[in-house]
Amino acid sequence: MHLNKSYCVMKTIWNTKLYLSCLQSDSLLKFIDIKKFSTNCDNMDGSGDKKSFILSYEELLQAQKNNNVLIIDVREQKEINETGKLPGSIHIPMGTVANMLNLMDDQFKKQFEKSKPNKDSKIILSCKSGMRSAAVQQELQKLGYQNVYNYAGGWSEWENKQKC
Ligand SMILES: O=S(=O)([O-])[S-]
Repeated sequence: MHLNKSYCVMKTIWNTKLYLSCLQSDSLLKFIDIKKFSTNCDNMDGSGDKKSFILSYEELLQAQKNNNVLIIDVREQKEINETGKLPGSIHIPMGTVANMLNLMDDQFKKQFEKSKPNKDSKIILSCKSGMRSAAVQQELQKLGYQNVYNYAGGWSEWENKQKC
């Protein structure tokens, strides 16, 4: 499926109840190419090179050791109850990420025990399989966050890698 068509699907179902139930369906996941849907930007680092905003498992492992990086698990509470959140992450369900980033610095710190990111901070988003995190990535980029990455493998990849 081509990017434009995928994007239409996301737009159509964005912010509706159908959105989450559709995204949980394997058929839709097969239908949408997450890597195409995630954002890559030209020249975002000023070097003229294409910069990828898709994060690999290996890069995630590095980021988990870095206190300056904010990792947000955007899955729903029910999913977190079942699996626990991604290690090193804070949990903010996808529908409330933008609102939480609007909290005052001290409120954010109190609630999440992490410093609130600014527009240049490195933020990594993760969900189950990369779709919802890609949608939140686009939302935050539109709000001016310059350094937002999608861990496209999500919890599914993380869990599988832990078994190896
Ligand atoms: O949205 S999802 O990739 O977590 S199923």
